[in-house]
Amino acid sequence: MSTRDTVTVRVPAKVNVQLAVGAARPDGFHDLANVFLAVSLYDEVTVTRADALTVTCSGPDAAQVPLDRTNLAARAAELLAARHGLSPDVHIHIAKDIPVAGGMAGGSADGAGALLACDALWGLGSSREELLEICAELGSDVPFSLIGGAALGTGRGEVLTPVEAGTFHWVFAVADGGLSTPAVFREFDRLTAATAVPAPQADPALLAALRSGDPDALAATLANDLQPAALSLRPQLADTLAAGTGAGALAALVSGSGPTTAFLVRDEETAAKVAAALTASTTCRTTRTTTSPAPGATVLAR
Ligand SMILES: C[C@](O)(CO)[C@H](O)COP(=O)(O)OP(=O)(O)OC[C@H]1O[C@@H](n2ccc(N)nc2=O)[C@H](O)[C@@H]1O
Ligand SMILES: Nc1ncnc2c1ncn2[C@@H]1O[C@H](COP(=O)(O)OP(=O)(O)OP(=O)(O)O)[C@@H](O)[C@H]1O
Repeated sequence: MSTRDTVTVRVPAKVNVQLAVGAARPDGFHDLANVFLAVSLYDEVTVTRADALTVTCSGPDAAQVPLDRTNLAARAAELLAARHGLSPDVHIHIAKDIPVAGGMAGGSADGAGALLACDALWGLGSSREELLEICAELGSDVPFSLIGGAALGTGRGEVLTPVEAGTFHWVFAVADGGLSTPAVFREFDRLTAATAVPAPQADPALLAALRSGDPDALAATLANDLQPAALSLRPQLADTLAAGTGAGALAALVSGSGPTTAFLVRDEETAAKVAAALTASTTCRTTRTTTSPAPGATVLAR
């Protein structure tokens, strides 16, 4: 067993540079061709030995984070402990920087982070495959939060194939209030009810653009099938998208299920300009500038 009493793991947010969505499956999920990119915006999850499983959270969005057993970090600790016949008695603290219910996989990041942190705290040495299996049980986005970088997700997004990616610069506009992921998928179903939804396919031109690190090529291929659904539920997001492209972003899209919007920019200077214009437009709550790809869940040496 490990002799450490506390372990901190840093976990990145994500943006989906391609999100191709198929028809609803009998189990209610949708098959995806989901090209994930981890960005340099992180939560930190600290686990400490304790007498009971408890969760606390700090950061500007902390009040919106559940502190009971529905928190994905608590569920991760419980699943890992149950597999090994251990009690999940840890205090989990989440230092939250990823917007809550923003389409950037914040809860998923905390699930993956708590899993890796508990594995280290309890000295289990689980293989990556074992951890990925638990991640998939926790949610469709959780496996990617563990591996980070860039990857194609198929199935409901949990079957991952890492892909190569050069460096890109992004600005994110964080909206007031969140959007529920199931509600956005339901709206997708409503909007596509009269059409034959094709099987989702990864776009080879987008994968080549990612590899090349050419922002113009990536800008021309960004695509999110959930964007019409997110815009239908939150029409004001169109104003945010227009404010960012008007200020010099190469392309703009809704991040995953939204309502965070993502702006691909050429370089750091343009990022600062676009972020300032978005703030001045008053069409968002706050902005964040990031780069990609970012590493996956990482134990911090402390
Ligand atoms: C929109 C994305 O963030 C893109 O990466 C993900 O597809 C959502 O992943 P997530 O938040 O981890 O979602 P889960 O916790 O697995 O599922 C929440 C709900 O979203 C819907 N859902 C999710 C993933 C998927 N492939 N099809 C779906 O229809 C289902 O209604 C599901 O009940
Ligand atoms: N650790 C957590 N942090 C934030 N929300 C959590 C957490 N655990 C559970 N939740 C619940 O999950 C809901 C969605 O939050 P989250 O921040 O993961 O959304 P999201 O970023 O849109 O997710 P995704 O991009 O994976 O669809 C929250 O409203 C909250 O009720």
